[in-house]
Amino acid sequence: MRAQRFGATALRQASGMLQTNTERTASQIVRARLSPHRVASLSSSSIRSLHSQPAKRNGVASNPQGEASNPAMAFPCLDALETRSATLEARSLSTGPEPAYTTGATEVFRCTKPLLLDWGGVLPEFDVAYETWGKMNADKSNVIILHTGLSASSHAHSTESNPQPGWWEKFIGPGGCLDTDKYFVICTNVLGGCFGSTGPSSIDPADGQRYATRFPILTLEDMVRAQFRLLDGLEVKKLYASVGSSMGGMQSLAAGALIAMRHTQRQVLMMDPNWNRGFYYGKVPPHAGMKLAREIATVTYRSGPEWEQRFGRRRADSSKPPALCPDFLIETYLDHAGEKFCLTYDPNSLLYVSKAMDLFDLGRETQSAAAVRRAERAQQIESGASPAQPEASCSLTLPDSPYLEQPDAKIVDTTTMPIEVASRPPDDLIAGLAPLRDIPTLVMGVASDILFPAWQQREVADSLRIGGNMKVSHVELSEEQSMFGHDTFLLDLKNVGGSVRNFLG
Ligand SMILES: CC(=O)SCCNC(=O)CCNC(=O)[C@H](O)C(C)(C)COP(=O)(O)OP(=O)(O)OC[C@H]1O[C@@H](n2cnc3c(N)ncnc32)[C@H](O)[C@@H]1OP(=O)(O)O
Repeated sequence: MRAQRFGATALRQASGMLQTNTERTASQIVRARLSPHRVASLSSSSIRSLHSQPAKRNGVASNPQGEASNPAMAFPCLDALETRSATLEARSLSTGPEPAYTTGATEVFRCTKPLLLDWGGVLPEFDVAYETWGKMNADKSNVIILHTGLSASSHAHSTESNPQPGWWEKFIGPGGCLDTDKYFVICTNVLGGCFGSTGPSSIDPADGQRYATRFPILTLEDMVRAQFRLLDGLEVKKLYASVGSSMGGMQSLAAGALIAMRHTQRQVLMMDPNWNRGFYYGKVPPHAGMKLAREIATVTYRSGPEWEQRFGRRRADSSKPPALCPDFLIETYLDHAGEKFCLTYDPNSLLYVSKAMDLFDLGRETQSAAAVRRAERAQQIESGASPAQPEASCSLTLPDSPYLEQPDAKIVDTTTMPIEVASRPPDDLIAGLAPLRDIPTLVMGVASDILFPAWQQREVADSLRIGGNMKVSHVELSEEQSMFGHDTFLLDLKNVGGSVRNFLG
């Protein structure tokens, strides 16, 4: 299964710049609480009713007072969730809606020209929140667009109006890896996000209500198209470079198993009753589902070797008896990661953006099919005919008999082929990446990354080269160089930042 195609990448055009024509995809709850005593007496009374003569069972004398054999456990982790639900409910009843998902002041570009999305949806108008660093030169030839990971805002670096450190604080600045003495760096909050750009928590101008899950399915190309509208608005015709890691790289192949990891995060979130099919605005948001989703995600962001070294099998407090709530240091770490995140990002944005990542495929077939759908929809709208709406709900219903494995018919048995033929990337990917033939490209992979594995970055570099790109730089960081897994792009200033700086020149 192919979904993402790039991990950490930076694209630069040698003599010219990347075209930014908008029509061109750049390549790219308060519940009554049961006290422990109440739980104990409930279970012991049920035992009594089953054994009306409770003198001795299995050689163990039963307690005439009806006490359980062992005390009930305490669940501070569940108490904390219930307390948060109660606080949120009280707040939503008094002061209004869910947490404000904002990371501070940004510029906002408003586009009033409708945006047709790859899967048939339409946004009649939309906002793109963005921040910039450095100065645009007179001929607007020094512009670098920086793409974010899934849950990041446009705040990659501190600004005068928002002095909080950004997510790439150390990588951007005068003389830095993205050198603001030379370049004008723009970072946007993605379409579908919740930090100022239009997303599920935004108001649908058609009826004045929040989109919630009436927000259309998105693709990464839709996000890029929205960014290009911003560039049009700034009259930037060409980019000096496009830089991004992780989802921002939009350039990684996802193995089926990793799509499954994002699926699990979405399902955990959607199973939280507070999610309410997406219509939770003004009510208690699905914070428990968000917390669990982030814990699953965190497992994919780092690496086993790093956690072995940092936490091993050590418990948070070995003087206390083991508990079912977070107990091992790795458990308290994951719990903390979920806790920190659960109210800072809009749950619906997580669903849409995560799905867009799974849908991402730079293979030619997928790109062509999207182009055909978009052209048909544009034609419908232009002709004034009432456009056929994309299916309002998921058309995929559970079949009478279970889905069966459907091996990819295009996958051929490579066991008898010479290695160089067997390891050749799929032709569809080579063709899909061919438009980057003349664009110098840096592809970076990290051996400890289980989310966007290093072999996929090798495949991208190989595809580019086979497609005729003579200026492909491929850097792979070994486990000795980085144990930070996927988050290497956030943490490794020397290797990641250094490679980007060298590449940009
Ligand atoms: C898929 C995509 O497209 S992009 C995905 C990109 N990745 C992310 O979004 C990951 C987000 N992670 C972050 O933002 C991290 O904070 C990073 C990567 C910036 C920094 O990582 P690090 O410096 O290694 O911090 P680390 O992950 O250890 O977390 C430190 C926090 O954990 C806490 N902590 C550390 N160990 C434990 C433990 N055993 N138990 C409980 N808490 C712990 C620390 O006290 C600290 O708390 P604080 O953040 O409230 O101050």
